[in-house]
Amino acid sequence: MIAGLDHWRTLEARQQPVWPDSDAARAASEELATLPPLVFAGEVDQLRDRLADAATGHAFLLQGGDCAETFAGATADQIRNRVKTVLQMAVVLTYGASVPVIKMGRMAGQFAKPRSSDTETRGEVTLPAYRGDMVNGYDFTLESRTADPRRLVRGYHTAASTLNLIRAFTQGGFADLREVHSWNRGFAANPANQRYEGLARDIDRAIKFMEAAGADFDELKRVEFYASHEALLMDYERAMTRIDSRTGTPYDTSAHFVWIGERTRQIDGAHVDFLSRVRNPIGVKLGPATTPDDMFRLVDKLDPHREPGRLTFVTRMGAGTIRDALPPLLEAIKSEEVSPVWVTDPMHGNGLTTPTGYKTRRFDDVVDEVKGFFDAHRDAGTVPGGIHVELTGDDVTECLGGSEHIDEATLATRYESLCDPRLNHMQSLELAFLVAEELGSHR
Ligand SMILES: O=C[C@H](O)[C@H](O)COP(=O)(O)O
Ligand SMILES: C=C(OP(=O)(O)O)C(=O)O
Ligand SMILES: [Mn+2]
Repeated sequence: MIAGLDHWRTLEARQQPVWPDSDAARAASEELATLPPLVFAGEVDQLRDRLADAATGHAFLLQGGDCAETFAGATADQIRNRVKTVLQMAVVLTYGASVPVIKMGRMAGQFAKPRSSDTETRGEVTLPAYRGDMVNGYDFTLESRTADPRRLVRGYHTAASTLNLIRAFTQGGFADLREVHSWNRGFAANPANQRYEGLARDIDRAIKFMEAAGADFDELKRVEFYASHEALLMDYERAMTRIDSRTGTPYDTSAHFVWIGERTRQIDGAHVDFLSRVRNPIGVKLGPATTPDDMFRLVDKLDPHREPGRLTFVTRMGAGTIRDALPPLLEAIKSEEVSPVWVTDPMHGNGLTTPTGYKTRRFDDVVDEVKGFFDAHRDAGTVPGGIHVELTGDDVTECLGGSEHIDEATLATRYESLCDPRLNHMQSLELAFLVAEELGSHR
């Protein structure tokens, strides 16, 4: 046992499944602890350096993927479409920001969900809530909704095969800049996206200029792509934590970057304690009720040495709230010797449920929160360091609006998410073009 790494066991860990068979849960954790790490500590260090650049405005983070990945959704097509969407967005953002874009998936481990309620009721029947494929099944039967720790091991293997394909796509030629740009040209050529044609043309010209100037496009066929998820299930994250042979320090090798959710960021809770002890760059979600005092306590606990790139704050305030809730945090932090990466999650403060029962979000609210985020940073003189979105590369109908004008009646046609509504491929690209415009005007 490694000193301190198990201290969380004495603290309250919220949002954990109740495993009916504790022996089976222990066996699953023990098995996980024998399996190879999913990421290498050297890659994690590299990401920390990249995030240090995002904190000072010399890079910009794009973090995106499903709310809840599923085992069934870990297919070649779906993984490719998500990677493709992130790559396409990244090219547009790179142009807008004129700095490198750090590409990160909510992928290869985003299998566990915190829930508002422990149970779900349909008609006369009440069952445990769905908590993600690494905990239980979505089917509404007692058998499926009962937490099964063997799912932890299946989650590991699904993460491994997802990451394997991500590495193949991003290292094997699929990420070629000219190819990715040609996909974006297709997007902008759609009459619905006429508004973005000008920016697409500017990028086109920039690439032609690079070509003429002799840029080595072979060098631009490979991109760094990082994996991230919410570190929610203590049984998984603890078992995946290993001592790095180079430095003798612990790394959570389940992903390059892990974050603590809004519901589990209690300063004296298990998640904050455990993640304070691993070397990975760590995110914390901050909702609209966060006070400067909450924020400073998190900084002191998670980043006591004020290490560049160590800490990312992901604000998820809501479009109607961000302009009031974010400025006091930014003003307070300015006076301190600490510069976290500030990232906007414009999704989780903007949920609504339609009369027909669909969880959805309005594209316009998402855009408005992003604008409020940039405005707040501009006013405070702090650095907007990135964007965190729930998205898919597929043509789903889960969020309202966008250039395809998805309305409430359309939601039912392809609503596939098992948890929160995601931007579809077109909405994601549209958001990237809008954020690129903001970045262009911010810098
Ligand atoms: O992804 C986020 C949370 O799990 C989700 O918003 C909670 O949703 P619920 O209120 O349906 O439990
Ligand atoms: C649960 C999530 O977010 P939050 O913790 O901000 O509610 C999420 O990112 O899916
Ligand atoms: Mn979510």
